[in-house]
Amino acid sequence: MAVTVDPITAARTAPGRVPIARSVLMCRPEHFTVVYRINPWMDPALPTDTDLAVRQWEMLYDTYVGLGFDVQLIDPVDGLPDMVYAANGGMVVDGIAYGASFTHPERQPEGSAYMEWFAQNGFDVAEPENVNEGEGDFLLVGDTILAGTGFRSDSKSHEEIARIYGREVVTLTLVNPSFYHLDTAVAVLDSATGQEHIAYLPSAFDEPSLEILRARHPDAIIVNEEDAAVLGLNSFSDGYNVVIAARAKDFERQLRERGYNPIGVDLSELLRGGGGVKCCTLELRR
Ligand SMILES: CN(C)C(=N)NCCC[C@H](N)C(=O)O
Repeated sequence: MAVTVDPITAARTAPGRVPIARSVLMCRPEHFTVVYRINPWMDPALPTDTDLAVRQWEMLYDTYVGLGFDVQLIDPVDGLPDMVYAANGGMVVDGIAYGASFTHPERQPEGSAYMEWFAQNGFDVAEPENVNEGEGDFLLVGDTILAGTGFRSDSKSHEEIARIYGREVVTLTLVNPSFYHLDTAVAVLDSATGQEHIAYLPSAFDEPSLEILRARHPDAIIVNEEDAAVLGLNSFSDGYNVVIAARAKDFERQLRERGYNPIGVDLSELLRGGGGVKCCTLELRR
């Protein structure tokens, strides 16, 4: 069932919060299953329900279409069950797609599959020299890229994206293996320059990184452990509508208080691979 929200009407109801329709890349989880364990959420001993994963993913797809997003699709590849987590396939800013180079051998073939798609769809592809997992660890906030390290992306990739995009890159170190990508611990709510607004989970970071977050984002929403534990921060915002895990109730309340329109979706089956809303969503910035 599609969720239909008229973005123009919605914006009128929330002064200051302006939705900007996004262009995103997604990958239908036709081959989703959990057959290896590369993060604490995954347990190959438990059976997965691929049809349920597809149905839940379709709710997310329909939600984006209802919000007026341009949703592009990459063909899923048999044998690459994590390909549904499109956010890890690269980072795309200014029409330049910086390819992913995955940490774990199980996911490495995804890098070239995504780079081929970028090249075939009119993006300039920057082949990566360093290990990185795309938007899983890189988040554009205003003109700055927040970049995660500690579990997956090598900090050398942070220098690489600074050169490629000519933007400030701020390194943040993750310390909790359950929050192994930056997009499990930080949500970008408003990425417009001058309006930057984020939410984050303090315990996911080392102390120097926390100081950076506090100094740069004093007005951030602080998300509690309970909501983070359902990957509530792994959300996608157009500046007004914020698509989040339906179970992240306190985050939902805080978003409403701050003038956003939270939209809950249930991706419980995909959570068993260690991913949520944002993981399934790669933003294409032309
Ligand atoms: C929010 N997260 C974590 C992501 N951006 N991606 C999910 C990747 C899941 C995959 N099984 C893995 O462990 O790589």
